[in-house]
Amino acid sequence: MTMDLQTERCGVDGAAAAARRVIDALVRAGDISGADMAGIADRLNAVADDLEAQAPPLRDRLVNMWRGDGNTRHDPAAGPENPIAPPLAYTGRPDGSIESDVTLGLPYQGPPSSVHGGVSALLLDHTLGVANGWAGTSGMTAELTLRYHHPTPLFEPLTVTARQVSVDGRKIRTTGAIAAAGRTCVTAEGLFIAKPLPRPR
Ligand SMILES: CCCCCCCCCC(=O)SCCNC(=O)CCNC(=O)[C@H](O)C(C)(C)COP(=O)(O)OP(=O)(O)OC[C@H]1O[C@@H](n2cnc3c(N)ncnc32)[C@H](O)[C@@H]1OP(=O)(O)O
Repeated sequence: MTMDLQTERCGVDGAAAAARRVIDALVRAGDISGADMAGIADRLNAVADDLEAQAPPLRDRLVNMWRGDGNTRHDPAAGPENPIAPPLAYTGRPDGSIESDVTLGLPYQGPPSSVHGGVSALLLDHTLGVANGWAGTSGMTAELTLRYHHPTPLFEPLTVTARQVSVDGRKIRTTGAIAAAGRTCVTAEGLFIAKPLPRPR
């Protein structure tokens, strides 16, 4: 079953997707392209000026970001509204786990042609959190233990998975992994404590 975070190719989702393209293209071009970077900076600053002039009060946007009780759309891992997010789109599997297929490009690079370890940690922390929501008991990350088994490749399809393993009082234990072509690159074990911060209303 597909989870309720599908990207809309309109509104802020469409603009965020365009910003993602810009980020990727900038990192790709660097200073060895023929692009007029000063002119590009002027055009991008003009876009930012327009957005900043029309932004709602911060509190209104925070309430809007946290509307409802389900998954968020603004977070930096799966949020289609957030250009920093790849973004991940999740599917629930019959065994109770969730998974997402994603291919990461140059903005997420750590070692050569490989995903930055901190990016893997971000994607796994969030995916474990979503797995908790999927299972029905959520919490705050108290501990996240990662093991990096093999470099995680850029430019190739990755599968990010997670499942809740146990709930013992307020302690929630959840595991996850990132795999490429069937090979496990990163595994994660998380301890979450059921004490979510209240959503702005
Ligand atoms: C559906 C939406 C999906 C969204 C997914 C989003 C996923 C994103 C997840 C995150 O990134 S959350 C942000 C990163 N995490 C934090 O900022 C958490 C910061 N820490 C805290 O807020 C508190 O320390 C915490 C809520 C984790 C615990 O505070 P409490 O005051 O509730 O804990 P308390 O001291 O009462 O301890 C409760 C139990 O948990 C244990 N515990 C608490 N913190 C621990 C810790 N860090 N490591 C191990 N055990 C810990 C503690 O020992 C105790 O065990 P016992 O009951 O057996 O005595």
